[in-house]
Amino acid sequence: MIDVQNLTRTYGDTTVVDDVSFSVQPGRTTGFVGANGAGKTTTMRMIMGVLAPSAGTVLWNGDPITAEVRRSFGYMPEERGLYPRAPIAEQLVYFARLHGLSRAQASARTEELLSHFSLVDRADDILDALSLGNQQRVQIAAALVHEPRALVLDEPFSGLDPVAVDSMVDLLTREAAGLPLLFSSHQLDLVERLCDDLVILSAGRVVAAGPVEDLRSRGADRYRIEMQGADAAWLRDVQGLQVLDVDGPVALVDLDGIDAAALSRLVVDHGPVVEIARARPPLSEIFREVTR
Ligand SMILES: Nc1ncnc2c1ncn2[C@@H]1O[C@H](COP(=O)(O)OP(=O)(O)OP(=O)(O)O)[C@@H](O)[C@H]1O
Repeated sequence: MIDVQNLTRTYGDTTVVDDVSFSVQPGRTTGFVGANGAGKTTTMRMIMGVLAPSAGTVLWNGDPITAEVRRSFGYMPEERGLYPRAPIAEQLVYFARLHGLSRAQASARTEELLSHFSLVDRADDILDALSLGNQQRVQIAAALVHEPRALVLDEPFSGLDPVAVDSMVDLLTREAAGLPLLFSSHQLDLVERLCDDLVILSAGRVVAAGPVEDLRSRGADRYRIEMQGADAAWLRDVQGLQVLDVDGPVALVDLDGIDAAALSRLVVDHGPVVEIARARPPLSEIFREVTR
């Protein structure tokens, strides 16, 4: 488990990461989100030891993290880390060898990863000759090639088309099973799909953190009601309900006094019903609320 404890980074008088604490647990995917400049990259660099914190520490399984542990991590830095003019397979083998794999293991692993991304026939091409999406795939392959103990990925999905995203998600789900995985992203739909836990950063501070399910279920008790054929506008006259929206037979309401059982009875008594269902806010809404 990676424990980030009270990490702070200042540049001159400006604090860009301010007392940030969270943990990344094994077998759980943790999404790291925040507006541009919130401090995600700076935090990840401090986790990886490429930037010294002004204060705070990082622990690995309860002990202060060492350079050796960090070397065993798979890291995809924001500035990426591969050589633009070198053939991709050669680079992957080289990185695997740097991490102690034998030549045979390094070649087998490289082939496996290139094959996952359908890049086997590009193995001898230089990185720069590939499309941006394919370059991104090779960057991820480089972070995975040595079978890391944990993954820290700075925007691994940026610039990928939906098919490439799916293939990356597949690979990460398989390769990161059982590992702590932290990744930053601006694509909240993707974060929602992939993450177990979430850390939301705003102006250098953690403004919300925890299991995605918990974050989505906190706040208002919201329901979606669909009447059969009939207009749902009558709900506006019900005491103890806040009606957020009515669109013909469909209404979105927050409970504001009455409980869910009472609402169900009222709705069923009023006429034929298609659905009464809990409506949890999407991540994008939570994000907007906590970063406001
Ligand atoms: N070397 C530096 N000197 C001064 N300020 C810096 C330096 N590096 C980063 N910053 C500032 O720190 C803040 C946080 O930047 P950081 O790159 O960590 O944010 P981010 O959340 O990763 O943003 P993005 O989503 O745009 O990548 C920004 O305001 C940035 O300008």
